[in-house]
Amino acid sequence: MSSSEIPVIDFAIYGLNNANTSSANQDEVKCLAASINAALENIGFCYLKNHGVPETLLKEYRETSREFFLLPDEMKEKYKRFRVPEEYTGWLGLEKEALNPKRPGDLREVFDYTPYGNLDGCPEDLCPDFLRTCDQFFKTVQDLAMRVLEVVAVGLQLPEEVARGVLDCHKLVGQKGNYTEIRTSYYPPIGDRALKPDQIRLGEHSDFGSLSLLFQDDAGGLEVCTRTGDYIPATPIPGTAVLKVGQILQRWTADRLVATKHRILIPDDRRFHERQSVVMFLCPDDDASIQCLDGSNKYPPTPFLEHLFKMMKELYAAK
Ligand SMILES: O=C(O)CCC(=O)C(=O)O
Ligand SMILES: [Fe+2]
Repeated sequence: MSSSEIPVIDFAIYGLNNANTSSANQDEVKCLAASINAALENIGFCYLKNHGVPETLLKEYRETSREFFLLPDEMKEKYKRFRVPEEYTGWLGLEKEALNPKRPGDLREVFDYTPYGNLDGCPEDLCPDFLRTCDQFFKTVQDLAMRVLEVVAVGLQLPEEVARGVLDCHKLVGQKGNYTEIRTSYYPPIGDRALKPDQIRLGEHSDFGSLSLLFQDDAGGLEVCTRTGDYIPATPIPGTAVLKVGQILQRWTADRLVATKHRILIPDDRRFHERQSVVMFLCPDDDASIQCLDGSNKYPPTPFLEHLFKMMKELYAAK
């Protein structure tokens, strides 16, 4: 399998440039849903083009984030996130997470944001536009993520009330009681840095929530695990978002959709290049009970927050 097998799907009929999705042709929506879900069943990833998130907003979010990341660590310490689920907004420095706990810490810095987070955790004094940009990006991508979830629900061909139930589990996105966040990541140039054994930019993992929408820059390096266990590149394609299945959607669908592992290695040829990405992790409400939609009970019903706490405990155990 090669990266050309991660399909590029045209989302225009349900994208943000269509103000009224209820007027979309239902046959076209079903066709779109079938192609998205085929990709999500096969490899758990696809690219969406014509998603409608303005390029200017993406650029602004990357640039204001970069300004922050390039400040000295002593200044960023003030905005540190404490790595517990109750602390929603803030910065984590290099090697503070190991998404594959068997490896040393990941070589990236991140800044997490939710609209209701502890706002003192936002570096307004250092980068005045940061908060406004985060907020705008959150709201814009929240709209897109909910549209994507609607289409995925169509593709699952669920009875109407079951599909409605899945969407209704996301009523509190952007408010307390829902963990959905945006995360901006900065992978500094590796240069001549002495690496620890097995250290990479981002360890193998799958995302914890319902689904993720990722916007890469053009640096490359993201790799996705196929069903045969080989990693293939998810090469950046300008103007697209990468849609990924999260662990919750995998549990809900009793493994029909796969939360695929992904990672970022140390680049061989571009050691002096930095890399940036921005992502929304769409999550169900904290108290939503996640039970298999097919009634199979393949995974026992679990409140989302319980699942998240378990994953976070593992993530930070070694740090
Ligand atoms: O930086 C990337 O492209 C991937 C980020 C990612 O997978 C994550 O933060 O979970
Ligand atoms: Fe990820």
